[in-house]
Amino acid sequence: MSRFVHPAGDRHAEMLPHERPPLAPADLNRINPAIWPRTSTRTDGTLTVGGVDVRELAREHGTPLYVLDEDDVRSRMRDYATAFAGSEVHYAGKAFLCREIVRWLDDEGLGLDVASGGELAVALSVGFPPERITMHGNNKSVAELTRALEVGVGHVVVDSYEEIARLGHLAQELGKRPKVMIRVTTGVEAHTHEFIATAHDDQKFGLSLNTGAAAEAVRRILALPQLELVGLHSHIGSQIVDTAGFEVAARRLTALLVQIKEEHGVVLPELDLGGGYGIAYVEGDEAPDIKELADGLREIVTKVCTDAGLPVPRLTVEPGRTIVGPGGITLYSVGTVKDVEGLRTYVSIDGGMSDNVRTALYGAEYTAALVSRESTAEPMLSRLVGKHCESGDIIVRDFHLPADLAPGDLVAVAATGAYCRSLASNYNYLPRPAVVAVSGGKSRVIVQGETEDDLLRGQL
Ligand SMILES: Cc1ncc(COP(=O)(O)O)c(C=O)c1O
Ligand SMILES: N[C@@H](CCCC[NH3+])C(=O)O
Repeated sequence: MSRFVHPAGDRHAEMLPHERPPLAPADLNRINPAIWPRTSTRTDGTLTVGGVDVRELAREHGTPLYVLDEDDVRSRMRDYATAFAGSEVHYAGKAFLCREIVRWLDDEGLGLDVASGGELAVALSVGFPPERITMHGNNKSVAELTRALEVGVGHVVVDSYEEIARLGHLAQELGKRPKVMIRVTTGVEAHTHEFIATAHDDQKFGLSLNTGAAAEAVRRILALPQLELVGLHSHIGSQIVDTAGFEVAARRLTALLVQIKEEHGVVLPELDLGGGYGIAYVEGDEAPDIKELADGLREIVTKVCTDAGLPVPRLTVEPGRTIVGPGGITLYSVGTVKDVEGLRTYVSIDGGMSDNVRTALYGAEYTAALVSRESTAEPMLSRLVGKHCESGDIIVRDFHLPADLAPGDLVAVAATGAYCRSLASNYNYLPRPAVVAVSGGKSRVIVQGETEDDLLRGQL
């Protein structure tokens, strides 16, 4: 039987649900501020986010509904800007990107990472300054690179020898000299789910430090005068809570900077240390402290460079999940409640793996609660499932809801701001839900929900 794996290490993996500590009805009403959006409050069992009662949100916008606490997200952007003052913070748009998020980034003075031409188009469509954009991807097309060069993105992070040649060719053709970084595979073992670990050699991203591919990439880029090699990049994976891996990667990347100076006499002025910092999804999860992380990384890079007589490079970090994840919740309406005698109760909601595939994909864990009324009923062991034709269509695998849960009740899943809407699909022709931003007692749609017309568009 496969083991249920949580990206952050599943502390309940070996524990059967009935072996876990007993819960009281009051436990089900608790809103842990480390997991729910910063402005969440709970009165008489009803959840309010950004000053808006979730029942009102469901009435006005329907369910399923992604709700984003604007103050939470903006405050996290500011926390990063403060912690990494003097460095660059580039939000990783893959976590969740839409025009409104780009406006918030611009307001808060952050940069942006894009991983495709589509993400680039979203940013450019609202006039985000291209020089604050970094272009990523392990297989950027000629069209994507051409657009990036034409608009003048700040950096292109190259990921393969082919890409170096392709970019060199295009830069020459277009008469451009892009700033380039090399994505270095540092060999760090990231403690996270296999699918989102990216620093070991046997995966598709980057050029390996161990095999010498990174050093060869340096030689190839330096041989092309139309490319300006400005730095090195590392991203070791995602949802990582143990900060040791980031520090090892920073040390190895900085050592390569020193080696490049020794071999080529070239001092690269920039280091991009990627993102990947974890957030709390369930009780007991611990998220790294951003300020401590920033101080630790700066200290390592400064020490290695100073010891080697190198100027300290400008640092960039690329957080995604930690900026938008905790401020998002998904609201669902309960449709059916099915008790499977002696096992558990299956609570089916009106969305599922099409709006949150993370449980099916990574065995992710979530916190969820009844949020539309007070209940003093006993906790019942539940599994929150979607409406798709897959038995793996699970949102929350094992948790407790009050035993009087009934169709029409609203259930919210916490910490869904990252990698839920951005990974959403139309499986079974379900329309993707709207995203509403809430702040100061008001809600506004920032991404429209899809309609049946949207689903039929493009069908011949
Ligand atoms: C290159 C790069 N930078 C940044 C990120 C952002 O990661 P996270 O959302 O885990 O902070 C990712 C995704 O893991 C990535 O691939
Ligand atoms: N999609 C992953 C994160 C991938 C990060 C992309 N580099 C998740 O939901 O955890």
